[in-house]
Amino acid sequence: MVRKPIIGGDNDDQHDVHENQLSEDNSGGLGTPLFDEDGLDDLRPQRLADVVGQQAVVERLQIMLNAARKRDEPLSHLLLDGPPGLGKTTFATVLPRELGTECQITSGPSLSAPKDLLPYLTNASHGSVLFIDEIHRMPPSVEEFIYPAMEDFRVDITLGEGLNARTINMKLKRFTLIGATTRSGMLTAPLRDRFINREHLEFYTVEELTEIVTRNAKKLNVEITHDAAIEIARRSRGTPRNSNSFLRWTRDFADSEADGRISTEVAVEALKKREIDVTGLDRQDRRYLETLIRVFDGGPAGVAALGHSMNIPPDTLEDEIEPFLLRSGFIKRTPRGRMISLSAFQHLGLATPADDGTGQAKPF
Ligand SMILES: Nc1ncnc2c1ncn2[C@@H]1O[C@H](COP(=O)(O)OP(=O)(O)OP(=O)(O)O)[C@@H](O)[C@H]1O
Ligand SMILES: [Mg+2]
Repeated sequence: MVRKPIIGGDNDDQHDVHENQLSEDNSGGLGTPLFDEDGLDDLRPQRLADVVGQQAVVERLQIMLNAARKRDEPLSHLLLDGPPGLGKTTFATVLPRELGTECQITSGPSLSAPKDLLPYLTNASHGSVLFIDEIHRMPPSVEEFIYPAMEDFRVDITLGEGLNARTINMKLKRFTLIGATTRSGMLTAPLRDRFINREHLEFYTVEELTEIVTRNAKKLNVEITHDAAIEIARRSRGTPRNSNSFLRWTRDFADSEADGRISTEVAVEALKKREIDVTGLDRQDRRYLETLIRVFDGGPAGVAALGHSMNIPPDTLEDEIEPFLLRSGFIKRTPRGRMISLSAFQHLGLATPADDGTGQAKPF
């Protein structure tokens, strides 16, 4: 498998690449995947101009970049939040590339104590980017350690113990912290407030995903019709990562089962084989809806109880499954828990409770 550093590459020799980014194990040694789940990173946009959609965010980032360049100053700290696969890592890595600065990458769960963060802070050069993925998972001790680093570009280090303990104050270079989170609600207010810029990434439209599929089919050197690109986009649940993964699968399917070209028919068949339905729900999503209907009589049900029934951590349900179901109107969030909506019954081909008078969902 070809492994590339997330920054750097053929046309990037003018940029420094910090050694933390060069990895053999796809984690920078720090537990953060630098590549997409399929191990290839060659579909990730390299420049802001290559990014499709998120127009308002792109425009604001462009303004920040222009201003930073004009004043020859580092970017202000930036927080990116939004559901998985919408481009947080993409934006976080495009920005240093645009500025031609170094980028170090780590993630909240791998920073268990201030000493884990310290090398990143002391290594950070003027204007460089420190990207902390899953920043909501930093423990409180690390969070407190990072406050003065973000605000005053200094850290307080305690040396020795007990009576001999003394605190030294260390100055840092002016760096830019980019934090990414799927759960901005879990960030403490003091941490959130220290990010001057905050951007929320939204799900993509079918048109935007069609554009991503079309561009990436070119990169993968596979022929695809416009209608086939739309079919893939429609099933991508508003998420470019899904589009990329479906495109790769459809290409495999086309090579194995057809003549290598992706027609509408090939795309539809390929995704059917992968058990993705017309609205993009996969097996897991349908299981969620069915559990809510059959085990909890349509709700309200708490996410912990749902997770328990499905044997999936509640965090995963909240981050990866529920956002799209909520957005599609298949479920509702109420103060008492999750509720199924009528459209979910219709989608799954189940009789609605009102239909048979028993109040229970029943297959047709
Ligand atoms: N705006 C975009 N235009 C084109 N492709 C995109 C865009 N956003 C994301 N992608 C594609 O989707 C893939 C997933 O995006 P990315 O890794 O940036 O998501 P993420 O928000 O960091 O997800 P996670 O929360 O799981 O870390 C990227 O490799 C890239 O190929
Ligand atoms: Mg990411």
